[in-house]
Amino acid sequence: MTNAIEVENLKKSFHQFQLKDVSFQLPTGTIMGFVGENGAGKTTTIKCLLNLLKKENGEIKIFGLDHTKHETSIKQNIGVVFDDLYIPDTLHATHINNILEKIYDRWDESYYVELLKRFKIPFKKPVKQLSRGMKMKLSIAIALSHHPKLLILDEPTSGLDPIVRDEILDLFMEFMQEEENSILFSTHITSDLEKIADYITFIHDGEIIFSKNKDELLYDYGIWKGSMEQSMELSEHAKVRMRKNAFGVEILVKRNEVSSAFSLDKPSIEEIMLFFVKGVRP
Ligand SMILES: Nc1ncnc2c1ncn2[C@@H]1O[C@H](COP(=O)(O)OP(=O)(O)OP(=O)(O)O)[C@@H](O)[C@H]1O
Repeated sequence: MTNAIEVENLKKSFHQFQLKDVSFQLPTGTIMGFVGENGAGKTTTIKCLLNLLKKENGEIKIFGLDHTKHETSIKQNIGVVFDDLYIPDTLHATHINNILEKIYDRWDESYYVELLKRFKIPFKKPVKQLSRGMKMKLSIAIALSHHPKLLILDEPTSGLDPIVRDEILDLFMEFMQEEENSILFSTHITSDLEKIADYITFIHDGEIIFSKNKDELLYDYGIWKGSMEQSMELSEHAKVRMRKNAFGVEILVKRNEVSSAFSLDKPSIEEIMLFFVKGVRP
């Protein structure tokens, strides 16, 4: 299987923050959810991928090519959505078409118009008069209209109501009908990922905690609940993270290290994240 994105030992430092040897691969034809709390390093990683920030160390390949040496050709094949629309707010959708058709070799005006109509985005309203949801949809229409092979989305559904979010997720699923297409999707809304992601990469304080197939991830872990005393019966190898609550303890365990005599709850992606961020090593 080829990879749409390969990141190897990526380093980037700011005054009080570092990306520490970030490594992950996004297989072609799949959707990866990139999750982590505020300030974990998601946007910094994405900006390094796009060479909007200069990396200090490491290797980044997109479509198997070095991301700086082949930046121009790579960018013809990437659609990017940030959580805000970074275009002058006096422009309207038609102006944007006139600009982007000169930039992208494969800009498809009729597809852009189709998406604007589908999303009910007015053609002649300046960007500053659009609601947040409309701006986001416009941003997604822009990202898709040159028929990219890779979408890089930084919080594309944040601040949107569930109906708009659902429409947008549907559009991403449509995009994935092409076998060669891939998506890297950073979000706080992990329920969106439960619906559409194939892989989950979790970053915490600049470090990748795991990058795994979603189904394996949800299968590999279980949540055990009981008293501290009862928890002594679990194998030490099984225990990953522990959280105390008013009734006792909750332990994130490796399912294959726990005897079937114990009953385990199925975790959500959000619960797994919370265990890694807030839990302690038992
Ligand atoms: N240009 C910069 N100069 C200094 N520090 C920065 C800069 N950009 C980001 N940071 C810091 O790097 C850390 C990671 O920020 P980043 O935006 O990558 O996080 P994030 O995971 O995308 O968070 P959020 O979910 O809130 O968008 C934060 O502590 C942030 O303050």
